[in-house]
Amino acid sequence: MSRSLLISAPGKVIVFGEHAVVHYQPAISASLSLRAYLLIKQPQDSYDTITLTFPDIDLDMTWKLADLPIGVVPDYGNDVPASLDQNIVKPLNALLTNLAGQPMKLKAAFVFLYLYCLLTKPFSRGGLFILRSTLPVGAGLGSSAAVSVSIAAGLLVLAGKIPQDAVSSPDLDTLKLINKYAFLGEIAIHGSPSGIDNTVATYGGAVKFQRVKSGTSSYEQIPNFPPLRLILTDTRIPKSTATLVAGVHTLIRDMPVMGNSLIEAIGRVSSEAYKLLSSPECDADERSQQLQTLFRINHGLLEGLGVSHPMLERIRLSSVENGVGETKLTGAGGGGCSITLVKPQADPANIEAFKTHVRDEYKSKAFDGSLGGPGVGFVVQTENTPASLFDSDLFCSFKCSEDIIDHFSVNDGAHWQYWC
Ligand SMILES: Nc1ncnc2c1ncn2[C@@H]1O[C@H](COP(=O)(O)OP(=O)(O)O)[C@@H](O)[C@H]1O
Ligand SMILES: C[C@@](O)(CCOP(=O)(O)O)CC(=O)O
Repeated sequence: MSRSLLISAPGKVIVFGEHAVVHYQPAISASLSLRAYLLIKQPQDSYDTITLTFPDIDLDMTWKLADLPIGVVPDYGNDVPASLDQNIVKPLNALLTNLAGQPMKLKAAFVFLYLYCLLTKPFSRGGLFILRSTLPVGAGLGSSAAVSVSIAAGLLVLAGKIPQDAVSSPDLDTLKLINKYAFLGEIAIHGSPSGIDNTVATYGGAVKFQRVKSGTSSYEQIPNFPPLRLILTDTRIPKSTATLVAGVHTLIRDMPVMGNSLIEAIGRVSSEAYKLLSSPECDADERSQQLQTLFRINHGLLEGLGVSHPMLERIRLSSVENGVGETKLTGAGGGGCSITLVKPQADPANIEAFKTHVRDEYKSKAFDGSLGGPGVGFVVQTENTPASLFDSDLFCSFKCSEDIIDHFSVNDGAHWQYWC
């Protein structure tokens, strides 16, 4: 008998406050309907290898458990380490030297194996781990956090640190644990992330998030988050979050008055937006108008920080010229994605013209996305779950994200369970 488990976590859209959130300012982010999915197959009898099949990034590798630095770290008990443990990092880097020069594969394999070594015990079983995602990779929509949360949750279940069946009532402790381990995954990918992406991917919904200087962070769900009509545009221009975040650090170091003023102003934009987005009594027209203004200001401040890109500027101009609404970059910038807040009165023909323009002229992909869906969830294989959900060949065979979306929209129904 083999054990099969499917885990999924969403991407995110930072609506206000990226970059400033790294510097302890508040930010607002919401989960996105696009998600990552991790299928775990673990045979009951002894299985002494780990196979990672990540078709989206063309990674397919197997390691012997005996070659992994398992059991080299002290037992942290119920504590979760706040930073990466060099006892694991060094031997893992040595093991992965054949992936040097392929940063996407290296980071994905590193995050998985790091969390596996941290969480698993000597003499644990290995397994087959297949990861698929409907999120564009490295485009500012939190693909890495969706992956880190899915991996952390799956490995915590396998390690027996969270009960598979504890779903009947909200279980904030489980979510907290997943979020902490996923943050380690984000550290492995980005160096010094704020933690906003993994928090949204874990808890779902819409959150106000703020880092606290003591090393922790606070987050608050925004219960009445209104439906916002957003057009997401993927420039398909690759960016590096770590490099862009480092650039902002450099600006603050070299021109502290200017840098800090911009960061603080972005924090104020997020606070204003929070008031508008969390008050049910707020007049819808007035809210819509003010949010347009805040989008414009937030993007202008990010441009001032040096994290925009000429293509993002072109897309922004096109949305304004077509009367669709204001556009801001989302995520780290430097390429990646933008979000356009569609005005309620925008003419549908103009919206289509905007989408066509960015596709034909700028080779960018504009699409609608809904915000505020559930966080991390899972399906355990039982006789009542459709076998197709756990079919590894089928799971690997999907050619594009649309195929994955179709598969899950037909098959998942009531089978998904959430820890919140
Ligand atoms: N579908 C996927 N399969 C495997 N790894 C993935 C996938 N999507 C994202 N990743 C991992 O996340 C990293 C992208 O992180 P990042 O640059 O922060 O992008 P984003 O802004 O989308 O979070 C990739 O280098 C890879 O390691
Ligand atoms: C720029 C930043 O605020 C968001 C980065 O988002 P992404 O990696 O582009 O999805 C960094 C962070 O919060 O860690």
